Amino acid sequence: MPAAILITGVGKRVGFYLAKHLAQQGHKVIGTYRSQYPQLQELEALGVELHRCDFYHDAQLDELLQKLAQQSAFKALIHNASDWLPDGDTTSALSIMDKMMRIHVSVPYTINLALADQLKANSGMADIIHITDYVAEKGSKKHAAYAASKAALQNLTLSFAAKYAPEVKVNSIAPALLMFNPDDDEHYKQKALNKSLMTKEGGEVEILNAINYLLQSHYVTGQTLKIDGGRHLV
Ligand SMILES: NC(=O)C1=CN([C@@H]2O[C@H](COP(=O)(O)OP(=O)(O)OC[C@H]3O[C@@H](n4cnc5c(N)ncnc54)[C@H](OP(=O)(O)O)[C@@H]3O)[C@@H](O)[C@H]2O)C=CC1
Ligand SMILES: Nc1nc2c(c(=O)[nH]1)N=C([C@H](O)[C@@H](O)CO)CN2
Repeated sequence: MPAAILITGVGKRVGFYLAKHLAQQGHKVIGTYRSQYPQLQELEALGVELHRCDFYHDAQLDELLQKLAQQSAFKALIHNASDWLPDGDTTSALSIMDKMMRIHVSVPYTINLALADQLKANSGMADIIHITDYVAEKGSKKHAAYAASKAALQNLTLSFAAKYAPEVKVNSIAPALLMFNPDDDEHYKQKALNKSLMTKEGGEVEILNAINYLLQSHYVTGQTLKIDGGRHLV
């Protein structure tokens, strides 16, 4: 059984793109998804093993971990699944922070611990990759809970890099503007584009390129690859 790459959140956008292209590169890909999308059939046709799991539900995460235990080895875990929730009013504050910490911190933490032996069973070095966000270091006025959770995920990179070395490398990829959402209006888009030196969306390919760089490295660990279009200089 070949060592697999686990990618969370493969139903759409970046996660879908990563699962498709890594499968086309010949990797055995296992993907998790929450909502059903017709394009998931495209991943199945490429041999991607799909598991439905809403990470907000304990029972579904437990069931996923039982299924993943059948995989003898993992060459990489890519924690992409994410919920970009804006801060709400005081009535929803605890719920929003709980959800953000759950999806961006507790779930990656739990999966990293559960699959440790299978990462170390990989014939070569293995990788854990946390997809964080530029705002982990800057904060966000409108997505404070989201930003705090991504900062916590970035900190998990440091701990797991020390904990799992030398068999497993652990790194973050911190994007800024990768791709807009369908409901983003022109005013919002122009404002976002003006926040970076490159004044364009990076696109999913930038994350794939960063992942391929990390997968081929034998030395980089505990680092954050900043894919931010120069936003930190604006
Ligand atoms: N797009 C951008 O410009 C930027 C993205 N990033 C980061 O890059 C990564 C990919 O971004 P993008 O593709 O835009 O993200 P999206 O928000 O478009 O997709 C995130 C994926 O995670 C899944 N997900 C959300 N909540 C849960 C849950 N409770 N259980 C299981 N799955 C869940 C979603 O499923 P469902 O379809 O059911 O909602 C979706 O498939 C994310 O980590 C994001 O934070 C960082 C900076 C910029
Ligand atoms: N899970 C998600 N996280 C983020 C998204 C997204 O669509 N889903 N989008 C962004 C934006 O690109 C923001 O960086 C600028 O508009 C950030 N995180």
